[in-house]
Amino acid sequence: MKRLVSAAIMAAMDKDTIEIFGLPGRILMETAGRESGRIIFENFPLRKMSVLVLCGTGNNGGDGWVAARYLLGWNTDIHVLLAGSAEKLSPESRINKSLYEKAGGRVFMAEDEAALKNLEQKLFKADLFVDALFGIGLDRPVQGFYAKLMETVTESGIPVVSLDIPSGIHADTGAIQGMALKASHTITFGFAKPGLLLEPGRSHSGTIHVVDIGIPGIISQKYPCSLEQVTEKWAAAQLPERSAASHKGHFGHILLVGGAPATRGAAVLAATAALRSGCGLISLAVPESSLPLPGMLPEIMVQGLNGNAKGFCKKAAESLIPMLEGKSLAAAGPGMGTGKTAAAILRILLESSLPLVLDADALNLLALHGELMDLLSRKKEACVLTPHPGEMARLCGMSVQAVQEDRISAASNFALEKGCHLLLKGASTVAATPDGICRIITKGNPGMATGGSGDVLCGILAGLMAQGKAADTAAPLAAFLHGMAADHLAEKQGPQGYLPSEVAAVLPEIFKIITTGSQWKP
Ligand SMILES: NC(=O)C1=CN([C@@H]2O[C@H](COP(=O)(O)OP(=O)(O)OC[C@H]3O[C@@H](n4cnc5c(N)ncnc54)[C@H](O)[C@@H]3O)[C@@H](O)[C@H]2O)[C@H](O)CC1
Ligand SMILES: [K+]
Repeated sequence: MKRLVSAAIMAAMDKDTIEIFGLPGRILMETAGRESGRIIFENFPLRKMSVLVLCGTGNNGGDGWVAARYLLGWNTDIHVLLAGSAEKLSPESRINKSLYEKAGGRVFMAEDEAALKNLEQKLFKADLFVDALFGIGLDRPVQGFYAKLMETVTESGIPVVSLDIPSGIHADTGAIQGMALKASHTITFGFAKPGLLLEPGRSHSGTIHVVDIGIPGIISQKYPCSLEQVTEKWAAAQLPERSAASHKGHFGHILLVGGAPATRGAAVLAATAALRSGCGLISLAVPESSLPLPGMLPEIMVQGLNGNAKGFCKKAAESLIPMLEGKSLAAAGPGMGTGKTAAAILRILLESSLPLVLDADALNLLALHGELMDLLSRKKEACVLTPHPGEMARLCGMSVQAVQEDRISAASNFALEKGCHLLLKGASTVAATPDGICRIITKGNPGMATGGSGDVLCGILAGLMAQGKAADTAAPLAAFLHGMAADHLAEKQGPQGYLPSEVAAVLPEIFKIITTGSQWKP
């Protein structure tokens, strides 16, 4: 896993490093700026380019002055625009502005739109902008003069490299605060911030370079690590072991409930994905009115319960009870329907001693019935919910927009409050645990936005838990494998049009790539 740090904790680490550990802030800034200059120098043909560094008045700007001084020293054609009043310069910025000028650096000043207008001709001769306007100190939406400046930068189409975070992007949520610059590279200090991995922040950040600026372990470890990015190295180490002497009994038996007639394929997709993930056995419980199931694998055992054209009915719930026997866990929801009997079935599963994976209609039933939500909160065994933003909105009683504006808080608050695990699907899936840990999965692509994709993820997750993976590992691992498989197909076949069933089918190849070292890189 790669540690991620919120703006507040990064600022606290910065402060402790200076005040407790005794490393002066100027040294941190000198390191941040020099490393930024080096990375820019290594990634752009600066001999043929003119560079304009846009410095705000805070310490993000300070990093910009230092980077400019080094680039100047490496014979780059460089200017700096101080955007804002010189009176407002932070102490470290003021020092570094004067060092840059002493080294012969050229400065433009603008603190209002009129001054900006007069400079436009000069400014926009640049071939590259370095964005040192705002970093983790951004605390309100960008407007006025800064908005005009950023709008002009964006309209110029000139490439941007952002220091610490693209200006205008919220460090913790990735939301755009008023407006934001779009960078081809972001050079971030200390630790990556979650806002660089969450949309729209992720697509504004470009290639992310994490720079060690000397925050010592004794300071960073003072703060509990609650935010991480899932890495392929971590995933490889988590894959279920399969010893030579193993047999199917070692890899669990899943009970999967769903598949109402109009959506019976969902249950088949989930069951297929569970088998492709390596579970030992899977028993599918569907309404008898859904039989025969399309595309059924002979490996899937299936039981028809009382059902009608809409889904489960009559004695289906009570006839499910004997099927709980001997199972490792139950997964419910894919095409399950939200009728009265489906609710009764979910109640039985929540009251059972089986760990659960709840997806799709099972989540809608939780949102519809408060007493089922109470059963979820009281359940002792692991429960993993896998909502997309719409289902999350219904579960939390929020708007989809509010969920998407702060995905980590939405997922983490629900998981903490209900004592469950939660995978909030979407670009950069968030895996939240009931003890406050959040992992971000950046694998995956828009080609996954198609019916059936969630059913496959549900199956992969159930398959991993059936093999004994604990929920706090199985959830991020399932999302990682699912996204990696989809990326593999997008790379081999094209960015869209591949099918969720094909994502399940390519899982064995993904296991091979991960365990034998990736020959394939997107
Ligand atoms: N993380 C580290 O270890 C280091 C970080 N450094 C750099 O310092 C910035 C954070 O600097 P700070 O002075 O706190 O704030 P910013 O420079 O990000 O913001 C400047 C200033 O702007 C004001 N402001 C906030 N929002 C707005 C707005 N919408 N419009 C106008 N003005 C706004 C606010 O008062 C801010 O203070 C960090 O990102 C790193 O780049 C250290 O230099 C190196 C170590
Ligand atoms: K910035």
